[in-house]
Amino acid sequence: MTTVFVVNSGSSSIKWELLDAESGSAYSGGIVERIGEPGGGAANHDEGMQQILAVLGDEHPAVVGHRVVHGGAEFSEATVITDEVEARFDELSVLAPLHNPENLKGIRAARAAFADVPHVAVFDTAFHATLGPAAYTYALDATVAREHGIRRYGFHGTSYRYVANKAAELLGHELAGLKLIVFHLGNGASVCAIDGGRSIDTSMGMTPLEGLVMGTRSGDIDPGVLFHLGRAGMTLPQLDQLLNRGSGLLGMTGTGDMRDVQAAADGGDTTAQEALAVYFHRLRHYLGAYLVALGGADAIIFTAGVGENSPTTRRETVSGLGGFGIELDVHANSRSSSQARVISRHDSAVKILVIPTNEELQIAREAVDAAGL
Ligand SMILES: Nc1ncnc2c1ncn2[C@@H]1O[C@H](COP(=O)(O)OP(=O)(O)O)[C@@H](O)[C@H]1O
Ligand SMILES: CC(=O)OP(=O)(O)O
Ligand SMILES: [Mg+2]
Repeated sequence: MTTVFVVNSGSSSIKWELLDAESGSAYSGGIVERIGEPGGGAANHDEGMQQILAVLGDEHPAVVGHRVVHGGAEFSEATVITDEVEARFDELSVLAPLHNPENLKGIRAARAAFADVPHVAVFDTAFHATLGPAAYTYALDATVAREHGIRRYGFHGTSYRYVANKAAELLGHELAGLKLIVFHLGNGASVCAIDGGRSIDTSMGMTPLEGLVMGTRSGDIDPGVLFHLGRAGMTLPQLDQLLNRGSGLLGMTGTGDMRDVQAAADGGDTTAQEALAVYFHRLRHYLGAYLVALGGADAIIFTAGVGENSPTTRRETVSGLGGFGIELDVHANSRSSSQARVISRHDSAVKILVIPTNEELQIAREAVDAAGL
């Protein structure tokens, strides 16, 4: 038994779990929310971490695993955190301003609290280290791109690694022989084409802003829009705020929560209906692209908050694709469950799966391995 303390320190919350890396069973866990807000769970990340430590009491983990969103080109696998490594994260914050600075606060507080055990960083970007140059290169001036480290990285890799292995189990095949398209649809959302366990393309890019429509992020837009708004007087911080926090479902409808948008659409709200149409259109765009990138798929997989719980989203993504061997079982799709399951018809050439992700367990396993325990 190896007890691991997993910390996912985000912009306004710290999610944590204490679990056994071998069995996967969680002993305890929780979330300190709305950090820094009036009436929130804590004044700052340090205070939040102190609260969590108080809940942990006498528990003493063998290793601490930290989610770090951006590992840049340098970190392609889980890494034991030293002072030097921590200093490098500071520099990477520029690449993921929404995520990395908060990850780092969690690391600092936890390293101070558990000074005598190894701390391991597990990166969202690491799974995509297998992307080839054609997939990761932006067609920019090569000198500018090199000088500023501009390329695509991809995110949600910890979730993709976990889900891909689960899919292989569920399908009863070796991962090495499978072509998978995985939709990770949470607040942040992306999709990944996985060939034999290797990421060959993914919708997020240099930052977690590219690709799908998200809760508050626009995903793909014509970069010319930014020049247009800049000429109209918007500043860089305003544009950043607009695309990262004020767009997506929130920007189009006033709420970034898929449950609320669906409820409004079901109630006849045309703004919500149109926003969902945009969201689904983008999902289908990437489904088509990745079917071709892989040369066909063995399975299409849905995971994270929306992917696991929204039958409408799954149906809208794959409907009308019988000609591609993609046949949803509408009854299986509608049934709610927290289990990994098949939701395609028996005669569907391409299997459709729902697999609840477990980033905490994946982080715990990788932390144990990297620490050599
Ligand atoms: N039953 C449901 N139907 C539709 N959407 C849901 C349902 N349950 C959760 N969601 C959506 O899942 C999203 C949050 O996903 P989650 O993976 O928890 O996000 P994150 O970890 O990125 O914060 C929210 O948009 C939420 O509305
Ligand atoms: C990378 C990313 O978008 O993460 P999250 O979904 O947690 O915002
Ligand atoms: Mg998530």
